[in-house]
Amino acid sequence: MMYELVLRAPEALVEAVSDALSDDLDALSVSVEDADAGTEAEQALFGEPGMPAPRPGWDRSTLRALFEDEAAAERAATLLLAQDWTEGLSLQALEPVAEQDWVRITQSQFGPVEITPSFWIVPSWHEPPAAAERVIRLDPGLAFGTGTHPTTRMCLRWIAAHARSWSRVLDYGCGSGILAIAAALHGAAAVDAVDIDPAAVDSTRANATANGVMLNAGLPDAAGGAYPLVLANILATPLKLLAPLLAGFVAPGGSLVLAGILERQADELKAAYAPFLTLEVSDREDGWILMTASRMA
Ligand SMILES: C[S@@+](CC[C@H](N)C(=O)[O-])C[C@H]1O[C@@H](n2cnc3c(N)ncnc32)[C@H](O)[C@@H]1O
Repeated sequence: MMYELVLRAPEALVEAVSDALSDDLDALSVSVEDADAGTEAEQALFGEPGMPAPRPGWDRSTLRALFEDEAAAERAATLLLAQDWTEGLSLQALEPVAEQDWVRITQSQFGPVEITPSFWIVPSWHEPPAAAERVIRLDPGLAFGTGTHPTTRMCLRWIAAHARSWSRVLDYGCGSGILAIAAALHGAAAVDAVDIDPAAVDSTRANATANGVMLNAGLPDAAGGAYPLVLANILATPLKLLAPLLAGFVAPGGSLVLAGILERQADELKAAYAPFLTLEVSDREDGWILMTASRMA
């Protein structure tokens, strides 16, 4: 049975204790909460979308670390509290967590995500909503892209709004393969999905199979030729570096759809793509923007 170790730590210790728990003491997961949450002393930590919060922790934080069994949790507590650098750290609880509950708690955080009233991303432990005509079955996993991030949602909305029988689609930086699968479900005849991370390529293949769609997933050199639709949800810096490559993949009459860009980065992106294509902001959500361009036929 899994055990949860609950510790109270002053701000200065939060990062070092979390690192020690996950790197040296075999914690399966570590979460940090404001120990004063729900009281007048509660503090909010704000960060730019997708960026770490400006401060690593609250004045007093509660750290919750999950362990495989009681012995591992006890060992971690004993070792941590015996260190001379952990003065101020205190043990709040060491208690069993029923595995069933842990799975249920994790699953309950991921419900179906509505992209349009008829297009939904649905975890395997949920039934699709009755109105869903197109559904991607996807569980939170190692690779990014479960439909819960604004950048992914904006790309999915664009695909749904522009659905057509694309002869070829390229998903560059495919992560879980969610955009590639969406393109296949919205009419693409052939889809190439590439990523620099081999784990993402594996995840894309598994998710495509689970959704009954055929994709050609691989490392970036699997992409080639011209595509009527090129999708890339990465981040502003790699998107700027990739400008000649990505623009070069867009077929005459084709579209380029870029995400992973913050509102204030719009001009940098426009400038980087200006020699090839004219980018415009075509959607925005939570500080993120979607930028698109078309190539003349
Ligand atoms: C933000 S995730 C997007 C995943 C998914 N396409 C989505 O929309 O949710 C970005 C992905 O791009 C990949 N990536 C980052 N830099 C890359 C590069 N230079 N070439 C190819 N893939 C890259 C990462 O490994 C990651 O899987």
